[in-house]
Amino acid sequence: MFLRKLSLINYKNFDSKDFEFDSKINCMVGPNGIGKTNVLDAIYHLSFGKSYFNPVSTQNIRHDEDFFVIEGEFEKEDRQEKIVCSLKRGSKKMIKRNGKAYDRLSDHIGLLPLVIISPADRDLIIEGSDTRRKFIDGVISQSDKNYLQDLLKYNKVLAQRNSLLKYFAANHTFNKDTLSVYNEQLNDYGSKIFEKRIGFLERFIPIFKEQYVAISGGHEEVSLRYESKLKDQGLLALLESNVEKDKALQYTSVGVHKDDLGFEISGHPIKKFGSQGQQKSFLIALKFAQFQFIKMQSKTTPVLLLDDIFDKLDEHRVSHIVALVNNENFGQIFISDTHADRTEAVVKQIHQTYKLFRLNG
Ligand SMILES: Nc1ncnc2c1ncn2[C@@H]1O[C@H](COP(=O)(O)OP(=O)(O)OP(=O)(O)O)[C@@H](O)[C@H]1O
Repeated sequence: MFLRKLSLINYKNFDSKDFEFDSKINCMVGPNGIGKTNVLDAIYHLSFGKSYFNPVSTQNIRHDEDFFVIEGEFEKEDRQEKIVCSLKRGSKKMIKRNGKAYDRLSDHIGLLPLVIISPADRDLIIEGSDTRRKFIDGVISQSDKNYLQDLLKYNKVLAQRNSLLKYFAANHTFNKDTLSVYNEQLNDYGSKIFEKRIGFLERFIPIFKEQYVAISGGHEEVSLRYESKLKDQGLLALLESNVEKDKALQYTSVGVHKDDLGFEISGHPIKKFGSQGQQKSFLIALKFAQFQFIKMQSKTTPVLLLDDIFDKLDEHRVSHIVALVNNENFGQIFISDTHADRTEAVVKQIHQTYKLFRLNG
């Protein structure tokens, strides 16, 4: 699968811009703030119906304009897929596939698999557990629609249970039976989510470790661990044994919404003990593993977006990444970098066709 054409109107800093891409490698080069990442984000939009960088969708409309339109023409298994993603201030975002609008944006997820690697991924290491849950949920959801539905239902029941706990506290009352109804529903959805996360990580972790060895040259020991209280006890029992705590806190303190991933290097948290280059290698390995996993599951080679990935990596690691991209049967790749020469030197080592786009205001 590859993106042949992209056309932007009023998207972030672009008023009107058209691209015709190479089916293999495309490099966006130019000075800071010129819009290289914005092009990659527009491509991300076509896959996921949202920005990777700015969750406030209206902020992706060019300043002082009223709407944006992103149009992409993909080639997928000898078929053309024309995707149009548009947003007008005051209206709902719309995604059309070959002229037909989706009823639900979530129906579009998975059609055009894509993996992005960007400096913003650092949030996975430094931010709270919700960013890491979003990561695993995102990978599983791209190939399992039921998982996404269970997750949406779980979150809805969770919000209802939390409102009930607040209601109890505000009215100095308590009703065990009403709470039990929510406990059972949370248990139904939560147990399925837990089992799927376990199954996913059993397959994902070895792929991740393999990728890290390939990038780092094999000198460091890293680990990725699924942390969940459900490993010790079923969710229903957990919810019941934490009722008093939940009443006091006025929210649900146990469940799959508290799961986390532990990232370690040589047995210590990478957040505290990893160098910047090691942290970056860890994140790239995570994303390459995501790429391999999605490719295996969806039988389609995802588009790969590499946003500014060469900074902070020594030349060995850069050449290991190049070797990986050469060997692992990657598909279409987009690279953004401030240094045209560095990018071109790297890209020339990958024996594929490429196009270089110099953005310059
Ligand atoms: N809604 C918007 N309207 C107009 N301009 C915007 C909007 N959102 C972002 N921008 C502009 O986009 C530019 C940033 O673009 P981008 O992040 O793609 O830069 P870049 O070329 O990747 O830079 P760097 O090399 O620093 O990473 C900034 O100048 C910013 O002001």
